Amino acid sequence: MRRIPQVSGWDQSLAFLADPYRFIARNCRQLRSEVVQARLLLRQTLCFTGPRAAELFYNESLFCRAGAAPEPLRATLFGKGGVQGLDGAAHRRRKALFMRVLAPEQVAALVRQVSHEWEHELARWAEQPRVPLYAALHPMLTRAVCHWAGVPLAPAQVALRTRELVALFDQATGPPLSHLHSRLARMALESWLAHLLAEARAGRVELPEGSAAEAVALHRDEDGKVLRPRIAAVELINLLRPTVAVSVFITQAAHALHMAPQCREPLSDSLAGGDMRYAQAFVQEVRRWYPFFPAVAARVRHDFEWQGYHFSRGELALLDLYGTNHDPRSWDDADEFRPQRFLARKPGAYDFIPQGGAEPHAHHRCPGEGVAIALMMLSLDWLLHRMRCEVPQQDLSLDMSRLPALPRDGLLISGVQALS
Ligand code: HEM
Repeated sequence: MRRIPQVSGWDQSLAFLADPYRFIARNCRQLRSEVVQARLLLRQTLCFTGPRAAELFYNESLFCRAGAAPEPLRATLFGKGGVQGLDGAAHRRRKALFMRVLAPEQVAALVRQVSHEWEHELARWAEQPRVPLYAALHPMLTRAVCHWAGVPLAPAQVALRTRELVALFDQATGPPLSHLHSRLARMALESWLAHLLAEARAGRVELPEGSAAEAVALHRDEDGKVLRPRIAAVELINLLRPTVAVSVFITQAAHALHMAPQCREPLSDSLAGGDMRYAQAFVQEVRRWYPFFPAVAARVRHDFEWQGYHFSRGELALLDLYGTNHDPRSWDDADEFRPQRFLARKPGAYDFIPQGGAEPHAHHRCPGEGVAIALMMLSLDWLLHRMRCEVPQQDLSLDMSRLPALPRDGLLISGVQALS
């Protein structure tokens, strides 16, 4: 049996945090293996990269999710008791709720709501000398997704709930004070939504019929029981938080538009002309090229062998999402931003995994890809056809040590003008 190559040094947590997107692929390349062992947060961790490793990782007879995500992420980004930590039949049952709530017609309704918000916000942006696009998207996405989900949100609450939702994905892995803020934000959001769902079940609050909030309130797990209010709140947040996080992809798409001006014309023609193939390809390339989630975590379900290596039950494993999306075995000139690559090929289930791999109904792959893609398309249409703006002098480099990685100045735009 071969020994799994070990990254040198006593603990690699600092090296991982300094370069979270490239850590796994770089070490796998140096050690010439699709899997290496690293000591992260004082735990030996298997680090997998590439399409073959992704296929292995999504084999649920070999890997499970229960207890895989580190506590600091469960207390912030994910929440405890949600779909991310379930396995087998319990997972599929809970996942069906998300697949139902995120069916194409529901996504279309969310897109309409976000479009309405773009219209509303542009008038305000036009009055400001400079608008930080990333931050400016947050309140509009919060308002849109709460309205869409059937979660009542008074105007006076928008700023607070926006800050809390953003803290879950933008501050979870930051320095201690930011992390603490993220923990407190989760507690506040869960209390708010658990109360709302409990009141709705008691008949004291009416949730809109057919809304996501109603679906979560009424959902029954395999045992036939509705979810405990706190867990129901976790699942409702699993719809609100990532929709606000699409601000990351929208900002990255706007960044790409600026950095790759040769894409402007074909993109504009595609969005205007009804042949959406180039626009689709552009959005896919943004999702492939830009860093968002570095990795996902699982645990070895029982002992097995792969490529001459032995894996033991309980070991913690990470699958490299960013590195797999940039793996030269799957992608020519992987580090070049080239939307045309997606005109010539369909993304596979294991080589293109910005939101996870395999299949969303049966596996942990993200159920929100349709939302992310549709909101990126909508926003590109607004940026190209329904408004005018400039990109003033600023630091446009991506901060690769930040999670999620963004242009350092948050992508400032100026001279915003709505086009009628
Ligand atoms: C903003 C862009 C998004 C990114 C980069 C993203 C990324 C991911 C990733 C990497 C996973 C984990 C896959 C795995 O564990 O194998 C995931 C899971 C999930 N995502 Fe997303 N996602 C995004 C948007 C969304 C949206 C818009 C929604 C819902 C409205 C959503 C809901 C979920 C849920 C509920 C899960 C857990 C699925 C499960 O465990 O079965 N995500 N996402």
